[in-house]
Amino acid sequence: MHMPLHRGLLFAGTALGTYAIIQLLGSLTTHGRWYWRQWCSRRNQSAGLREVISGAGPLPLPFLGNSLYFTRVGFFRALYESCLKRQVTLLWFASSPLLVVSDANLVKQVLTSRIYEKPRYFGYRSRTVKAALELHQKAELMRERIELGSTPESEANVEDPSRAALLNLIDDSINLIAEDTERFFEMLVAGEFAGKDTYRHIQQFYVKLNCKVLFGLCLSDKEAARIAMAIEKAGDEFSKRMILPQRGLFAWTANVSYIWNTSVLLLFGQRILRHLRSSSHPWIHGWVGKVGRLRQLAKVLGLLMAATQTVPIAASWALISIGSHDKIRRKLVVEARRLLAEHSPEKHLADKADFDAVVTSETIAPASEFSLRHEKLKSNFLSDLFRKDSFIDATIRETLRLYPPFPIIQRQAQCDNFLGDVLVPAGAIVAVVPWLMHHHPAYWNHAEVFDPDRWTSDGSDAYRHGDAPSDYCYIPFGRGRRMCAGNPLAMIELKCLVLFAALREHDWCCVVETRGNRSIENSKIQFPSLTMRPPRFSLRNL
Ligand code: HEM
Repeated sequence: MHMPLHRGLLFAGTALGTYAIIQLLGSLTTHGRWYWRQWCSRRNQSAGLREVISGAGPLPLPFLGNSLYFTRVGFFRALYESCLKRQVTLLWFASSPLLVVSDANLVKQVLTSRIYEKPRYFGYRSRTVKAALELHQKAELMRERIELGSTPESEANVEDPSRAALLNLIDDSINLIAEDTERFFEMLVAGEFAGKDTYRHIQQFYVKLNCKVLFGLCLSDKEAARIAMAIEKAGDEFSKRMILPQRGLFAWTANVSYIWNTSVLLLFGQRILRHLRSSSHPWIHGWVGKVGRLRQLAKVLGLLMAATQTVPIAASWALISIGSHDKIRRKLVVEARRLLAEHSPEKHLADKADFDAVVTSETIAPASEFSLRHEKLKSNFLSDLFRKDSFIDATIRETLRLYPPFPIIQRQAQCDNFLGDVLVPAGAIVAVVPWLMHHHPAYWNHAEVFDPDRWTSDGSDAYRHGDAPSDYCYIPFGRGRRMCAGNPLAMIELKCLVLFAALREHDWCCVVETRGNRSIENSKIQFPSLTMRPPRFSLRNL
């Protein structure tokens, strides 16, 4: 039986219209219920709803929420304009409410209190770890319902053996990281990637390095390029869908590429698991835990993405920042040479009389003179790189402050709770945005200026939170129990890169190829995209 065309169209139109009306009504109900609960639960009864909770930008639309506003204005700009005036701001990603917290004390509450847990879709714990945590967690939750307290981070972190497993890995891998980074930087300054997108090559390098370090898996250049591309494309699309979930309804080609890239990653995850079964890389088994195959896959892929979506971004911004600030670059050179000279097995470099000449010499050829391939030099020197008070460390901290690669830290309320005057109903998603906290003019002196010295000034806490008043103003790795597990690994990878950039100082310059050749030295606020991808840049041989 054939249905006439006009009947078919009518049928499709009615179905689509009904769907749209249902969505709209559902969305209106969600909005209405949310505001009604806020209104009923006002702590400060004299305050109107607008004072208690205000949203970002124009009034959110049913079904679309603030998504169009974010897409038009840009996510970080929209946040910057809305959130700095309030402690908690309500955003609507389509019909899903999201509370953004921009006050340091409330950030602490969210990241350390057990009332706020990572949403389920953001990773899970291996069963053994989870069982141990749950018991403790229930007791804590009961206590916190009565009195809002916070769990000291140090206590919280030690209870998780999967984290310890990852930390142990670094000791074993530091030489490998240093050697590979040195070789890669030599290729960078030799102009091997001239005219190409440098960021892409940096990303490929870290995919290769981290697969070796984390899983003991050696990839060819071609494979690394394929995986790096899939990670970047899937990550980009994920960010876009986070802001505008309806994208899937109209961006057909993006859907196809999203499915394709996710499949590439899933297949690669399977390959990692197969490799792990036959390897005796003990730490990774501790990290993954005794879980089903699907969860193993999620865990190794999560680890790969966590490492390779963040370090290349930070590394690229570090090179761009160092390349654009001559004074900082000179200071780094002095520091790097001093460190090496102190550890050098060559008599004349360690000799005090020659020391200043070595440190300040313009003519010295650092690469040949100071290569870390000197075995004796390597071990002592690298352990010194871990030091937290060095200028190299400060430069990386400052880079991560201005350009934090991880855009949104999410938590879910486990029971009704208040953040300041705002009710957070059980199940609501609360977001902490590192970029926002790092650019908050109330917390930082000249927040937009790239100034590593803010981390080295006197005061025991300067290396932890620079010139900001609290640890919770500086959160590139998050804080609390679910803080980034790879923090020390990321720092050592970045330190090695900055070290070689400083030692090869005479060989390279950085050219940022953005529209109009915008200078990165500009201390005016810049609003990056949600992915924090750096502008197109290249290193040139001098
Ligand atoms: C500059 C580089 C990096 C940055 C800025 C960064 C940042 C972050 C942030 C903000 C989180 C979320 C924390 C939270 O929800 O409270 C996180 C989680 C995580 N990161 Fe990193 N990360 C970096 C590098 C790495 C590396 C190299 C690894 C791999 C070893 C890694 C592994 C992880 C893991 C496994 C988690 C999940 C931890 C958990 O759920 O408990 N990260 N990272």
